[in-house]
Amino acid sequence: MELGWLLWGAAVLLLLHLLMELSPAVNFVLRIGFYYVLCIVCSGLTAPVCLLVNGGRTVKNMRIIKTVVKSFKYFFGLRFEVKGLENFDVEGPAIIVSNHQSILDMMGLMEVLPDGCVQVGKKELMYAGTVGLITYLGGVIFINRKSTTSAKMVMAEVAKTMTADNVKVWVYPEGTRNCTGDLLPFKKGAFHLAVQAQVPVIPVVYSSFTTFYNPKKNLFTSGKIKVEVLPPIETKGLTSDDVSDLTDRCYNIMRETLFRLSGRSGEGKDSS
Ligand SMILES: CCCCC/C=C\C/C=C\CCCCCCCC(=O)SCCNC(=O)CCNC(=O)[C@H](O)C(C)(C)COP(=O)(O)OP(=O)(O)OC[C@H]1O[C@@H](n2cnc3c(N)ncnc32)[C@H](O)[C@@H]1OP(=O)(O)O
Ligand SMILES: CCCCCCCC/C=C\CCCCCCCC(=O)OC[C@@H](O)COP(=O)(O)O
Repeated sequence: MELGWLLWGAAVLLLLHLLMELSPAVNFVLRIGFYYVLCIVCSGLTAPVCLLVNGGRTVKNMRIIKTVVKSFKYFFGLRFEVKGLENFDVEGPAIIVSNHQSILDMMGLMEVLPDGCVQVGKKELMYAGTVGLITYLGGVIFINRKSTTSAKMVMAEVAKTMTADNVKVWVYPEGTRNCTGDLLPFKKGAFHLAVQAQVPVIPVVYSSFTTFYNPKKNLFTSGKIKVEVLPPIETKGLTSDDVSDLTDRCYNIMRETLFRLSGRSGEGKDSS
């Protein structure tokens, strides 16, 4: 009887393997499906640990979440080559801005996430079952992208509390996922936040995923991601009048870095 089950299991695995070899679409769906399952199951298992260790919603839970998510890369054959981590060593709070390509970014995020850092996320994430629960417990700041007024109010509140709570805030200034190998124009929320709190902006750039991940082409293979944490950009003395310049400055530095890390050197200059 047990041998029978084993043979069935082996046959199913063999069939899946053959399907994956034969069809890129099956390969893609199975790999991305597995990522979803991993996120949902691990969130469900990690949430009680967070509650037991830290008692509720707190940024301290991010350490636990980070430990779990950092192991995901081994399942997908992803490697991260990280440079500039010392640039996170600023005294006190800061705004971290990075490019956002895919839901796979959660692996890259956790690879470099400094202690005491919360992310700004769309409020819809809160309703994503166990993933919503874990993001809530980790202290993610939820914003309503459909209401500028409400999003601005949340950000203004964060500007007031981040210094008192000594937290760093991670924002994806493109405001949505973008896997084209380029950057979308930046929204200004992160930069208003930095100026209001008078804290530095630290850009983080991930190389393009397009060589190993492209949902439109059903591509999801193993791959290497280069990550660079860039030197902090000071905002002391800046006012709301300087936000546009600050946004453009960060955009240009990050775009140039994105192209360099992705092997598109020479591009990205004079793009404002
Ligand atoms: C254990 C297993 C775990 C498994 C799971 C794995 C991990 C999960 C755990 C944790 C990780 C969670 C990580 C979550 C990441 C989620 C990522 C996202 O959801 S990205 C999407 C959401 N984020 C954003 O949108 C941020 C970027 N957007 C902005 O900053 C926007 O500006 C905005 C604040 C949202 C407002 O956007 P809107 O489109 O409505 O308006 P505009 O940007 O066009 O601005 C209009 C106008 O207002 C001015 N403005 C903007 N902000 C402010 C402000 N704060 N104060 C004052 N004024 C502001 C802006 O300048 C514009 O004016 P003007 O044109 O005159 O310049
Ligand atoms: C009871 C309800 C059950 C719902 C189940 C939902 C399942 C979702 C489960 C797993 C997905 C893992 C995602 C990890 C977190 C990803 C964060 C992220 O990358 O969000 C995207 C957001 O930045 C931008 O969104 P858009 O590009 O604008 O769109």
